[in-house]
Amino acid sequence: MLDIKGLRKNYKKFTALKGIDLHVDEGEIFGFIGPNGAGKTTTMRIVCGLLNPTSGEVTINGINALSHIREAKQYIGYMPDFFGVYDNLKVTEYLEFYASIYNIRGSEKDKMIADLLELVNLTDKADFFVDNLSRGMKQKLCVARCLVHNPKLLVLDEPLSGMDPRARADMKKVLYTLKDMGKTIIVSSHILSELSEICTSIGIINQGNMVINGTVEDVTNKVYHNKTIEIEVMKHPDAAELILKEFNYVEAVTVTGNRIEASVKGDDRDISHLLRSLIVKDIPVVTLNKKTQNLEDVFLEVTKEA
Ligand SMILES: Nc1ncnc2c1ncn2[C@@H]1O[C@H](COP(=O)(O)OP(=O)(O)OP(=O)(O)O)[C@@H](O)[C@H]1O
Repeated sequence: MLDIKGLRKNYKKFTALKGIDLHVDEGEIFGFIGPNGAGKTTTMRIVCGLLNPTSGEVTINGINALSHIREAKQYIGYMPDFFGVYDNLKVTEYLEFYASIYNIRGSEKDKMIADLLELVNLTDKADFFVDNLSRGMKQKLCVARCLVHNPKLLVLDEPLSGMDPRARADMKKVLYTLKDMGKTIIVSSHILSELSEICTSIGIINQGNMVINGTVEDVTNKVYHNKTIEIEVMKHPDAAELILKEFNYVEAVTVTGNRIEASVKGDDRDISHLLRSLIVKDIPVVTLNKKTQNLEDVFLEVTKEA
């Protein structure tokens, strides 16, 4: 659905993007993550045809989005990272305004607005003034507005920012529904944990470089080549340590009371082999856990200053 190759952007002498490559398949929720100033908004604005790159290629649904901006734009719904001021405009009027831009009128427009408000759970706010909505509601309304022309690709800049946990959960539900409807979604954040559970893949950008991308599992594995396992035994932790150290893919073992932590450079089959070896040698194993690497740690690792 989206292909970006060698994307560069200079703002005068400052290089904000240093050659970004990115591929997002149809139906994905791609989490675009990076610290403040990393280049997320710049990339998103270029993808949406709102900013010209210095060089590089952007292809959307097979269309060269830089030379055919108007054509590409029909496939894109863009939510910026700010919400304007809408004096004396009601929720329905706000969506009617965007519908009129796309020449959607009459009963088709009325049905579309009713459907969109239902989708983002704002039906009961249809007659509210936009400026009186909460921040979370405004952000959901903004997502509804992006959907007016039924785009295939949604580019959402920080849609979860500043929301309380309830509003965030609501927004995540909306994103899941959109995925189920077959939309491809690119969603940015500087808070990895906000996105990790809803994204099918993620990319981490830092100082204008795409540092790493892939599925959450791929990214974790790329950063942490070793897996950490935690084993609890009823007794004989020292014997267990000696057994584990016999394996050349066990790189470090630490024992604290009856708990053993081992760093393993192997796959799940190797871990299962370790467990079997302990049991065969009569070590009373109570539990064995593969420690899940915290994605926040991955983020800090790949964005730390060189
Ligand atoms: N119009 C501009 N002129 C000069 N520099 C700019 C301009 N827009 C952005 N920049 C710089 O480009 C870099 C990337 O900015 P960008 O807004 O793309 O980052 P971001 O990852 O979206 O950050 P944030 O999470 O804070 O929104 C920053 O250093 C920013 O100061």
